[in-house]
This record gives sequence, structure tokens and C-alpha cells, in this order.
Amino acid sequence: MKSSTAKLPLHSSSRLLPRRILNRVFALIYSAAISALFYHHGRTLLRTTTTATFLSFCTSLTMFTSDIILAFMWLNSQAFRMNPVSAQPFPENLQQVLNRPEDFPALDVFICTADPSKEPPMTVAATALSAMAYDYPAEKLSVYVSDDGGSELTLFALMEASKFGKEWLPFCRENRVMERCPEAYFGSGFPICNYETQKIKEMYENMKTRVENVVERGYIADEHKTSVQTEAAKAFGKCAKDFTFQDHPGVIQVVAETSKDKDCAGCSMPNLIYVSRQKSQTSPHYFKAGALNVLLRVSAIMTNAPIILTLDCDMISNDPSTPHKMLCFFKDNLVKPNLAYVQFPVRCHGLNKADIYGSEFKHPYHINPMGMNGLLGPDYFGTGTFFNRRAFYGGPSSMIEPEISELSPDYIVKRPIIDQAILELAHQVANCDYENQSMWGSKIGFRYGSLVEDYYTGYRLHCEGWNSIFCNPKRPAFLSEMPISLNDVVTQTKRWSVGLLEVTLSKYSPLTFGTRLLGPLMAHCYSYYAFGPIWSFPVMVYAVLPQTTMLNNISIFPKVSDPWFFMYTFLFIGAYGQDFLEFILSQGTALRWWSDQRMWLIRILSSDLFGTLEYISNHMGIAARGFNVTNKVNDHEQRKRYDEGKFEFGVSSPMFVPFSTVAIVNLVAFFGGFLQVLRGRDLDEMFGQMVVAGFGVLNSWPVYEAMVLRSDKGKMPIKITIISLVLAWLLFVVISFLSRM
Ligand SMILES: O=c1ccn([C@@H]2O[C@H](COP(=O)(O)OP(=O)(O)O[C@H]3O[C@H](CO)[C@@H](O)[C@H](O)[C@H]3O)[C@@H](O)[C@H]2O)c(=O)[nH]1
Ligand SMILES: [Mn+2]
Repeated sequence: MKSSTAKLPLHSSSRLLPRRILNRVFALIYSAAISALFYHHGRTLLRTTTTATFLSFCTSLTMFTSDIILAFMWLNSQAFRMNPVSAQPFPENLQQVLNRPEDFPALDVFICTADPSKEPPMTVAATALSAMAYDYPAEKLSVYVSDDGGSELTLFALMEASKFGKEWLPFCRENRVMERCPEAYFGSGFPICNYETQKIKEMYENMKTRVENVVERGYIADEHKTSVQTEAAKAFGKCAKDFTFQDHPGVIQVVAETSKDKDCAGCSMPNLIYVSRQKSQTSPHYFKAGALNVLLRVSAIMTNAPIILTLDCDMISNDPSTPHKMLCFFKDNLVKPNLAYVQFPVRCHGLNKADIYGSEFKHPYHINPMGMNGLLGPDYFGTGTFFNRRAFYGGPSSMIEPEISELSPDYIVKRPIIDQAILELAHQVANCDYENQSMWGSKIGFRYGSLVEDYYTGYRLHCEGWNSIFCNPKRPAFLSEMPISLNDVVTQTKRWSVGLLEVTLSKYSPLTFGTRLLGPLMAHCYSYYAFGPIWSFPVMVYAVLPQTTMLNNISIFPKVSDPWFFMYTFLFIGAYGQDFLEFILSQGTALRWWSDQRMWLIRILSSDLFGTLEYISNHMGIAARGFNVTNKVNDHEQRKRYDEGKFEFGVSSPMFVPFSTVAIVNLVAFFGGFLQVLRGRDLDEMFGQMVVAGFGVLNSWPVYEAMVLRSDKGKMPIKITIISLVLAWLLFVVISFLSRM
């Protein structure tokens, strides 16, 4: 007999109907305007071929090409808008299917770190601790930390964290703490009044000091004051000779083991395993994707949980009930039988009020995934994702068996993780030549071939017939950090541009391969990202051409009195207006929207441009591909400037040159145009160009400020200012020369 509660749903998927209808109607109207634009372009081109000067003809042709690219990207972006769906879990109803701890599926958490100098071991440890503290049966939970930096400091931090965890985990359970990352809990600012909290805070501070001292010194081996130091040193000691981060044997160390380690309340601790895969300069290691594949195998040997959570080392858990929320989707196999992963959004802490670098990434991390939810599901973000382990072994109906049966997702592990045979096999599958001539990275596991292994892996899984769900609960499931200096920001997205181009220009391009396997809408969603770097052409054109030609008496846009002017206005305001509305509707503020659109322009003029150059030089073999790990350490003064909302330039990065040049061009054009009007030139014909230049000036404000008004360390380096001035001057000279031809 079914109980009445058995009918309670585990989650809801609501179609955002009003938005869907409005989006579709607007898309129709907007596409009519785009058609009109091309009709207008056609006429202008015909006219300029016969009558006008060489430069006007080139200008019209360039504007036409730019608008084709813009229209193509607009078309791609519409796929996100056709069927947005928001999914909410109901963990309170989960008891109907799961009520005893034994019913819960095992969960393996993967945390990646790569460089202790950019990713503080304490951050890694805090992330691990926050995952170990999940409200989940401890015997079913294992946390694996992959350390591509091969650093004893990271291992030491984990050992300390695990020791502290024996107090922290029961404390969290008893006090129903929500912030299970101690740093977040003690840093949240509320007064600590009771003795118990005070005591645990002290323990935490002491532990942190111990770790930070060792990290500052850079090694642990010399004096083994504590047992933890001795143990960490021992794990590395056996292979310390010639140990470098690029060349070393595999180190796998069980830091906590559930059947042996108990917390101070006598309950089991979850497993905590440190894994530093073998590295050799002669074998490719495939960056993060390679690290994740090693974790897939090592965890298969040790625990083989059917569900896997992947996390970046700075992605702390902010809600202990997240695994329950994820299970609401995995336990309901009616809605999406081929569910490969549940993606939670990336949300950041520590952003300043205006979020000057737009690192909320509202579109890729919040708005677009809702759009994909109504199709096959969101792309994979690389972090905050719960996977069905089976998804890494071929399509839903075409399972691929791995080389050894112990790696199969159905294999049941019968021995404890500290068993000698288990440890030996685990080391074996973490060897750097293990994958030679295998299907790892091509058909099994995380996929190789792109620096955005996350996007690429999700894409290939969708192509194999899997689907995914985007789940965005009110309380953020995870909190992550974003870089706070502009150079780090644009370096991060430059890597993304390179990685995306690697997909776009491969035989798996979303536009061809994707359309065949996913259908047009999903393929357009993936194309929107894959073709992202080509924004740099039209944006570059709009950023300099209308401005430089205006000062040479070439008009590009229709006169204000011309009815065609209205069409341009509509296209501009329509696109920005829709973007603004979407941003606000997903809990955004107007201030942050402004930063977001400004950073969109800055990123295109730095990351996308330089990413394209880097892709080309990688391809021609001039430079080696590399995964430049984002810096997660920042000094106090930098943080202060960031909190005040100031852009951090500081270093002489060539990536600052294009947008600095553009800033100068726009300023000169705007004031030059203004002077021309004062001298009696007709404003009517140059109004459009003045608006574009004015928009450029408004967006460039932080650049001007950094060039002339600031004197702090984050100001624009004088070298960049001079190069940009010269380049801007050259641009005007060239255009004015061409205009006389
Ligand atoms: O050889 C490597 C390089 C990186 N990482 C780890 O990968 C994660 C992400 O690296 P990060 O430098 O923070 O890059 P982000 O650009 O911030 O990361 C985003 O973009 C990456 C793809 O470029 C994805 O892998 C990430 O999940 C996604 O959050 C970090 O935990 C690193 O430790 C490794 O384990 N091995
Ligand atoms: Mn990161």
C-alpha cells in the first residue's frame, strides 16, 4: 500500500511562462529589425561602391561584417531565451525514499588544487572541512583532495584540518551551524558569547596559525615538533629526493578513515584522502581534467561512490543540506532518466558593492543555465557539480567497460581503504603512464583537448545522450572567490577564450557536430560560448571606427531626422534593455549591471583578443599550452583598494593596451566632435557616432581615473599609458591618411 505522502514531489520544475512568451515575441520583433538593418546595409554598400571614397566603402564593408557577427551571436543567445525553467528541490520530502543512513548512496567529493603559492593550503583545508561537515552519513562520505602542486604543505594543512574536524564536526551538528567552513563561521561577525564557541574558535585560530607558520616557512621537514608534522613529512619523506612538482612519484595518503577515526563525540569521521598523482616531464598531464581522471580512478578503487561532487579548492560549502537537495533530482528518475549531473551556481563572497569586475558572472552562471534547463540542461561549470559516476563511462545505453574491473562504476569495494592491496592499486592508477593508449580523456572520464575541460566535458556528455539539471536554491549551496586584480581577472578569462576556441575549431564544433547530436537549440547555446572570442571583431570595430571616421567627416549612421535612425536606436536599446531586465530579474542591481556590461567590453578587448592570439601561437607551435592557475592570494592593500571599488591595474600587462587605447580614442573623438559642432558642423549627421563615442567615454571612466587621477599602487602604469597614447595617435593618423585617398 502506498502511503499518502509518497505522492509528495521531490522537486518542482516551473517553466517561466510569461518570460518565455515575452522573449519569443521580442525575438520576432528584433529579428525583423535585424532584417531591416541588413537591407539598409545593402543599400549603403551599393551606394558607396559607386560614388563614395575608398575609405567610406571600406568603412561600410567593415560595419556590415561586424553586424553580421553581432547578428550571429544574437541568434545564438536566443536559444537561452526560448524556454527558461527554474528547478527547486524539496529535501523535506526526501524521507519517503530515504530514511535510514544505509539508504543513502555513497558520495565522493573531489577537490582540486595545483599550486600552494597561489592557492593557500589553508583555503584548501577549509574547503575540505566544509565538505566533510555535510549533514550526511559519515560512513558514506569521502573527500579526495588532488594536489597537482605535490606540496607537503597542503598535506600538512589537511592533516591539521582533519584533527580539528574531530571537534568541529560534532560542534556543527549540535549547534546546527550553517556555515561549515570555520573561516566563514567565525568571520561572519556575530558576537561569540558562550564558552564552547569561544573554545572552539581558539582551537581553530591555533590550528590556522600552525598551518600558516609552516606555509610561510615553506617546508615542514626540519623539526618535527608535532606528530602531524612528523606524519606529513614521512609521507613525503619516502620520495623527497629530486621531488619537484613536475616530476615526482604518486603520493596517496589516507588522512582520515571512517572505520578507524572517530570524532570527539564518538561518531565516525568521513574519509579524507590526499592524492598527488605521479608526474613526469615526459608525460602529458592534461591539467585539471587529468587530475580529475586520476581522482575518478583512485576513488573507484577505494570507495567507488555512485555520486561524485567536483569542487575547486576555493569553493566552500555554505549549506550542509546540499547533498539532500541534489538527491531530490537523482532519486526521481522519472523526470530525467539520463541525468548525468546536477549543477549548482557559482556564487561569490567578498565582492565589492558594484562588483567592478563583474565576477558574479550572472549570464553564464545564473541566467543562461536556466535557459538550458528547459532543453537538455546546463553546461558544466567545473565546480559545484554532483555527477552520476556512470556518466563517465559512455552514453546512457552504451556503457564502456574500463580496462580493469575495479574501475567499473558497478564494482563493489569489499576492502577498507587502508588495505595494502587497495593502496597499491590506487598508486598504480595514479601513475602518469597509466592512461597511455587508453580511452581516458577521449571516451571515458573528463575529456581532454580544451583548457575549459568543464565546458567541454559537459558538452560531450550531452552529445552522448546525457542530460543535466541546474538547481539554484535561495541559500547559496557554495561560495567561491574571484580574483580582485584586473590582471588576474583578464588572465582567467583569457584561458577560457583559448579553451573555447579549442572546442570551436575542433571536429567537435558545436555548430556542426553539436547541431547533429543535440539539435539546434542546445547547439546554439554551446555555440554562444564557443564563438564568444569572435565578439572581439565587432567590438573592436565599434570601439574605434565610428569615432575615428567621425573626425574625418565620414558619417556611418543615418541622420537623426532619417527614419532609419530609429531602427539603430531600437537595436541598441532593445539589446541593452533586455540584458538589463534579465540581470535585475535574477537579483541583480543596476550598479552591478553597469559593471557587468563594462567588464564584458573590457574582457572582449583583452581576454578574447589575447586569447585568440595565444590560441594561434599554440597552434603554430610557438608557445606551449598552459593552464595558468588563478591567483587566490591577495595582499592587504590590494584588498582595501578593491573594497573601495577601485580598479587594480598596477602591473604593466600588455592586455591593458587595447582598452586603454580605445579609451583615449573615444575621449579624443568625443571632444573633437564636440568642438566641430561648436564650429558649426551639422550635429544631425554625426549624432549616432557622438553617442557611440560618448558611451565609450562613460565606460572608460575607470581607465582615465587610473591614468591621471590616481597615485596609489593600483594606478595605470605609465608605460601602458604612453603606448596607448601612441597607438591612439597612429590610428587617427592612418584613418585621416586613408580619408584623403
Ligand atoms: O593543472 C591544474 C590546473 C588547475 N587545477 C585546479 O583547477 C581549479 C580551477 O582553477 P582556477 O585557476 O581557479 O581557474 P578558474 O578559471 O577560476 O576556474 C574555472 O575555470 C576552469 C576551466 O578553465 C574550471 O576548471 C574551473 O572549475 C572553473 O571554476 C583549481 O582548483 C585548481 O587547483 C588543477 O587541479 N590542476
Ligand atoms: Mn577559480
